[in-house]
Amino acid sequence: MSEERNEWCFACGRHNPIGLKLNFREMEDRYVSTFTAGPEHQGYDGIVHGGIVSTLLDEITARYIYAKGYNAVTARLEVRFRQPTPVGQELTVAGRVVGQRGKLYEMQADIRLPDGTVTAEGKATVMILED
Ligand SMILES: CCCCCCCC(=O)SCCNC(=O)CCNC(=O)[C@H](O)C(C)(C)COP(=O)(O)OP(=O)(O)OC[C@H]1O[C@@H](n2cnc3c(N)ncnc32)[C@H](O)[C@@H]1OP(=O)(O)O
Repeated sequence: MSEERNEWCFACGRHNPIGLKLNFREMEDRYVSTFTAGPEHQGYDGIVHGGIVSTLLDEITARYIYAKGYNAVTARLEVRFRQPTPVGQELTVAGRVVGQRGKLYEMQADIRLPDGTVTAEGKATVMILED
């Protein structure tokens, strides 16, 4: 997975003109990003499409392991859509490792509104690929 080609990642790539262009920071044991969705990301009026919500949760978990220096892919992702995620508000997306067995990392993630309300939660299994 070349670094240059990864710059086309829909969620984080710098070269992808229609991508989300997420930035990340590590805060203690959590990997964090912020994102404000626009109308181009919605499904129902004013509500972020569930696929974009899932993308945010997918990215924050798998990319955390990638950022640690591994080639990692999402092997499983379960999303709990707790309430509609609104367009036009800054969303904080955070992921953390909750377990590890060999090449498999168990991860949890959530999306929060500025007031701390959780709109969606994810449970992911991320697998490290051999070089
Ligand atoms: C900078 C860019 C950052 C981008 C981040 C993007 C994140 C993503 O979205 S990645 C894209 C989405 N994900 C994918 O495309 C992955 C597609 N799937 C695959 O490639 C494979 O199924 C893969 C690699 C996950 C597993 O391959 P597989 O051949 O099953 O693995 P394998 O080595 O045989 O299995 C190892 C063990 O893990 C277990 N395992 C495999 N998948 C899972 C799973 N989902 N949950 C639990 N255990 C699993 C297997 O059962 C096996 O255990 P055992 O030895 O007991 O049988």
